[in-house]
Amino acid sequence: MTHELIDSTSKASNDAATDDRTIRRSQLIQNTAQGSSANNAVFVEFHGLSYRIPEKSQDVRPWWRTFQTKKTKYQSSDVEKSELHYKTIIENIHGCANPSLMAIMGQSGSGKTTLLNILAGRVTKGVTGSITINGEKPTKNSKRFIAYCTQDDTFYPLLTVRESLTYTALLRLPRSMTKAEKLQQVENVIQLLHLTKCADTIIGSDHIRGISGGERKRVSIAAELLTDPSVILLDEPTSGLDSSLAFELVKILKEFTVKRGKTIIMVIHQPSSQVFEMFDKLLLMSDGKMVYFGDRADVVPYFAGVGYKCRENFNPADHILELLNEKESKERLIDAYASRVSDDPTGKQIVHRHSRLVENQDKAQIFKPIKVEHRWEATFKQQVLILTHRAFKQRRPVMLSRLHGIETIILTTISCLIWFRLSMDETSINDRRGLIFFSCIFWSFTPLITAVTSFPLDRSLLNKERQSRSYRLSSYFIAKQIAEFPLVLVAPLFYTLLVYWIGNLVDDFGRFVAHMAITMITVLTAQGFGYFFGAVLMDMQQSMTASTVFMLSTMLLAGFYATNIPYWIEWTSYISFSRYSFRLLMQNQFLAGSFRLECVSGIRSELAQCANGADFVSGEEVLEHLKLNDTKWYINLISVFAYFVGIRLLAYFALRNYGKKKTR
Ligand SMILES: Nc1ncnc2c1ncn2[C@@H]1O[C@H](COP(=O)(O)OP(=O)(O)OP(=O)(O)O)[C@@H](O)[C@H]1O
Repeated sequence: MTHELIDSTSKASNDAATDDRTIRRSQLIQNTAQGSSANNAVFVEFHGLSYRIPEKSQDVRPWWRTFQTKKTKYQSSDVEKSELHYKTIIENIHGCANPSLMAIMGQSGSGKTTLLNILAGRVTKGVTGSITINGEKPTKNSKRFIAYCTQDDTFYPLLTVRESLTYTALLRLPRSMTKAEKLQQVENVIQLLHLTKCADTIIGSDHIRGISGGERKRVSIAAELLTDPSVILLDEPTSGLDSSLAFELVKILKEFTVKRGKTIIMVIHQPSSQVFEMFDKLLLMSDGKMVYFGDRADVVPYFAGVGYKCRENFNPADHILELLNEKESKERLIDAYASRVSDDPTGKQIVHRHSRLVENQDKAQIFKPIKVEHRWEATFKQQVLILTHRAFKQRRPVMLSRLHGIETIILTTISCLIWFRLSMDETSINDRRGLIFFSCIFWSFTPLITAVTSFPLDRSLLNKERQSRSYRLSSYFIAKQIAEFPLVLVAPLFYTLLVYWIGNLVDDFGRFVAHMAITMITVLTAQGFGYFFGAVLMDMQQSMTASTVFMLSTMLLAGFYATNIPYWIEWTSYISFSRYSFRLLMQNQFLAGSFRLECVSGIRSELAQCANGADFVSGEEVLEHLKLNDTKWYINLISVFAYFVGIRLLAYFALRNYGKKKTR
């Protein structure tokens, strides 16, 4: 009796809690501000979609034979054709999604993600067939109201959940909304997706501990829901979530379709029967082919018609997947669907039948083309400010890490000790040259290596945000420069400030400022080269290797290690930016008005003035002797500036070119 009482009391309180949650969820969904540029219902139709990729030739040959192959290819186009093989990833896929919840299911490797990538416009090359959005071909602007949550979404790992969502909101929510409204929208989605607990935790990555995998998944969905898109594509949104969270998430999505008229297409693996019941439409695939498209409610009778009746009280989703994982049943189901649409192989008619079967909808409204008011929601200035703030937050802990600080302190200490108060006589020439060369090269290496990782690390995020037209590439590029400028200069400023005075370089404040300025421009030029290699190769390992080879060659050609470079290779030294910086720094020291070094008696001097018995040697003679006065100082200065500006422009165009290739 007591047990029954306790049971019924706890059931009542559970029910009350569930009701509260449901009401709260509904309120939050209603409160989610209108952020989309497209507020009318969106219909996505696709038919006859196929995707094939060229396969590598079976002919395995050493790499040098590829040159031979190219030659023969040009000789005969038949040979070329016969060598190309194609692999079909998906074939004649069709379906349509209206403001409702559509699920795409199939066994692993059946082509679900590929289909979603094509619908999101991420894959275009090798795709045939038709996709329309409200009856029109998708344009670049369509991406603004289509959100896509991929399986492995990327974020800046050092930002917290709230920070990350706030930047997205500020960049992507409409201009008409105030900042306070945008921040409120962030809080709404945080609550809606149960992220309150981890809102102030960093997102993390494979190497940095952050939020859990399930929370990460929800953050990626939150980032998309935040902008109130009209179409939401999700690749396995429930993976990594426990069954109750998965149910809750699909319920939220379903409510978005009902209350906010969103069109949701999601790939899902093994949904529970409760989740399965929430789908409106279902697209089943196997080995890249159609198995079923239609209403979810009709799938069980359809399978029974083919001879695969679902057992009573058995989850239909499990029943379907069991059949798709078995060779015989899978082939039978593919054949059955092919014969069902034998007079309509691309699925055009079936798609039209389904998409126009919408009740209570004004058809003129339905197929209304979608217009966007502004090309970008944030203005250029806002984009630069937001992105600078974000890049600074993300890069500061990396570029000003404790390890980096220790490295700078150790190197500054060693440099101060070995070049402590250099004498003002001819014996200090090599040490002075060494100090200047080391400063020039060391402060080129570090920023180069730091900058080289900058774009490759941002690659996935940049692709994703550019695909959703969050900002201009130029805003991103400028913001990156502004954010990283001060970060990269902190350590060399500290080093130069101490080593210059402790090393007893020319005691003149103007010369000191010039020395500092040239070193800083060299640092920034090296950083520019890092950006350039990163943008051209967009691969961490390749760009690291390329920049190391480049920097070592630059160092060899700068005029420190070799002064008698063979004439036929000498021209290469003009490519080395360190050549100009090194010469300019040396000229700044040795051509200072009153600069001279005492000749030391009793040593065999190589300097003519000292060898001829003079008391002092002029800085100019030292430079002539070291062969570092072969270019006028102002030519060196112009070259240093030209490199500084030129390499950044090249880096920008390389990034642009990469962006174009990605969207092609
Ligand atoms: N660019 C590509 N190059 C080679 N093979 C590819 C390419 N894209 C897709 N594939 C192959 O096509 C098939 C379908 O891949 P896809 O990722 O779409 O499957 P999926 O159904 O989403 O699988 P999963 O459920 O495991 O994520 C796989 O066998 C995959 O290896």
